[in-house]
Amino acid sequence: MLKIALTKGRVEDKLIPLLEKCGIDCTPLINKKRKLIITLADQYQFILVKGEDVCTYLRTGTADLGVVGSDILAEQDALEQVDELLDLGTGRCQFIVASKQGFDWNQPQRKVIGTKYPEVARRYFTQLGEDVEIIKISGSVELAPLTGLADAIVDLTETGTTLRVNHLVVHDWLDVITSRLVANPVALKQKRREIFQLVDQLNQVVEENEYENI
Ligand SMILES: Nc1ncnc2c1ncn2[C@@H]1O[C@H](COP(=O)(O)OP(=O)(O)OP(=O)(O)O)[C@@H](O)[C@H]1O
Ligand SMILES: O=P(O)(O)OC[C@H]1O[C@H](OP(=O)(O)OP(=O)(O)O)[C@H](O)[C@@H]1O
Repeated sequence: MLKIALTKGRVEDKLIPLLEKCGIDCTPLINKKRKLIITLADQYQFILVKGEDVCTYLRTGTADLGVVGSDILAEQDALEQVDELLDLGTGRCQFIVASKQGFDWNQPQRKVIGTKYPEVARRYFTQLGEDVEIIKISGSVELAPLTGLADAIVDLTETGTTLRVNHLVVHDWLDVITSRLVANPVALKQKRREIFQLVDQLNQVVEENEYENI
């Protein structure tokens, strides 16, 4: 049995059609209600976790595989500890730096940045040689410049709706984010055959999806 730490929510929702295309019946996952451990095809045990916890499950050997956004991998600098096996191409969005329209980015004062991703923000401003104050926020990040909590934000955008309706403008576009299949390196050695059977199936579906999107 392969144990897979799956990010619940958006990442999970986008994985289901891929698994179905691999011929894996996802009905128990779709109808799970509040159940947090779901077995599919007598072969895969999905452990439903928050994205921030996926690498903890892998690092401790509690799970063999994980499905997580590359935003979380970037924030946790996690590729030192887990092996990335496949870019699933799903859950596509992008890191942005945004502020209120008219914000003066050349102002001399130390800027305050609100974000769910303090490490990503720190790396970005360090690269620019700019010393900023970073305030960690758990959600509704767009509120920070609107309420005066921060001058600008580092966050994700997908459709652009949240930025638009809150009258924020993009100052810079950073990495594109997609969901990734990652592995615990020990499991990769011990369960190589089972893991690569799933990787090969998913890879074929991902390639078909890419071909359809051309
Ligand atoms: N528009 C988007 N906004 C945020 N994350 C997105 C978006 N599109 C795809 N994603 C991916 O989905 C993941 C977040 O999923 P989701 O929003 O369901 O969980 P969450 O942010 O932890 O939300 P909550 O805290 O409300 O449960 C991100 O890590 C990212 O990889
Ligand atoms: O460009 P859009 O399609 O509007 O998507 C972007 C929004 O979605 C995410 O928030 P989420 O819905 O996860 O809520 P949160 O504020 O609780 O993190 C993200 O932090 C943005 O606020």
